[in-house]
Amino acid sequence: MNPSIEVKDGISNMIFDLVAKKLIGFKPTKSRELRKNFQEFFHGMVSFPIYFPGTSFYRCMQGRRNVQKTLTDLLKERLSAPGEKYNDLIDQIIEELQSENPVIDVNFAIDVLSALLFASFATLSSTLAVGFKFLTDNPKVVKELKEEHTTILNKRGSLNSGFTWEEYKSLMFTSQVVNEITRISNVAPGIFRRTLADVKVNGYTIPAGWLVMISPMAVHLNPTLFEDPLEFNPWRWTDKTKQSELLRNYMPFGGGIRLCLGAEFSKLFIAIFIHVLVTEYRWKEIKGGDVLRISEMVDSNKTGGSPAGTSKQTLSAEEMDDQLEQFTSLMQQKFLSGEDFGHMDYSRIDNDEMLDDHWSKEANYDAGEKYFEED
Ligand code: HEM
Repeated sequence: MNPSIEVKDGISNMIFDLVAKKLIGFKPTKSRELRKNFQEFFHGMVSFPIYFPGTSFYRCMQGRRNVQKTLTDLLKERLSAPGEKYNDLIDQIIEELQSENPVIDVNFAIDVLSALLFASFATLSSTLAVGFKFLTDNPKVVKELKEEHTTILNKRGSLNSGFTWEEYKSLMFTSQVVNEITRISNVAPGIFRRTLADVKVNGYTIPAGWLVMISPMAVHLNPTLFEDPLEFNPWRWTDKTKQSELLRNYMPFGGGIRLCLGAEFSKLFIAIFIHVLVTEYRWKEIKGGDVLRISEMVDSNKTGGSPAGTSKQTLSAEEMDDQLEQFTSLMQQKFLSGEDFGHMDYSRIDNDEMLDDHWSKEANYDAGEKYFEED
């Protein structure tokens, strides 16, 4: 029987093991527990903020706390034996912390380490898993990728020489596939900005000081910007003039001054993943798996908003309060009636007796205050 693999899990292990080794020198056996905590953190990130044992938000906060603790203990341990080198980012951090005029402190170092571990693991593992699914469903794309990568293999002097920068830059079709995978996978649910001045968009005014969430998914799946947006079509990027138009609306890594720090690294990583996949492996789907989408985002009528000038342009403070109240009450109803099942596994909570013990200890404590005090 041929070996089989659960793709999402396999890719997540691969990415986390790699980044944990490079950033904090952890071996795979050690990094799995840390990964579990990151996953709890990740799952609860977009959840209703009720700090109550069993809720996604509670588990998210516990996950975050465990990650902080592991990293704090690790940094203390490594600071006490600075001579030992692991060839990881902590080596550099310790060098900086122990320099004459360090530009960072321990708290900053812990924040950076947890942010980098999270930012690289959560994004790359989902992107590659979705990419794998689209490649499997599109044999024509795999065929063209194989041709491109076999060409570079044939040009190599020695079969043992590694993937070079020149080879990477010559991979035209692969770069189109990377663009298409990142366009269609939309792993970042939102990019956040604050308006510094009143901004007019489509006839609406966003007042200065507001927090704005930009949804890359709404842009990438908008049929007026990307024809037939749900179709995985790397050839849409072939024509150079068309490509520069598409790139104006391509924002998987955000944009501007806060553009993703790992954007170029991620594109390279996906290209190397594809290189190894198509030159060294053949695979076939056994169980399959569906790509889940938030339907409202895909509906062009909803993403486009009202045309300029056809509706009231700025909400008054009372109207805003009113809308916020309606939203909060709706979310509370959903939470209380268990309709937030997308984020919560109630059967797991019901069966977990440890949560009862834990909850009785916490019962007389203001949970929010406790969390923020410890922070
Ligand atoms: C497919 C992979 C990835 C995607 C889709 C992605 C997406 C994003 C997005 C949308 C942002 C917000 C940008 C903005 O506000 O304009 C961001 C920020 C960031 N990403 Fe990534 N990312 C990926 C991989 C990585 C990797 C591998 C790293 C680490 C090496 C990383 C590190 C960061 C950091 C540090 C920021 C904050 C930048 C800042 O605020 O100045 N990302 N990423």
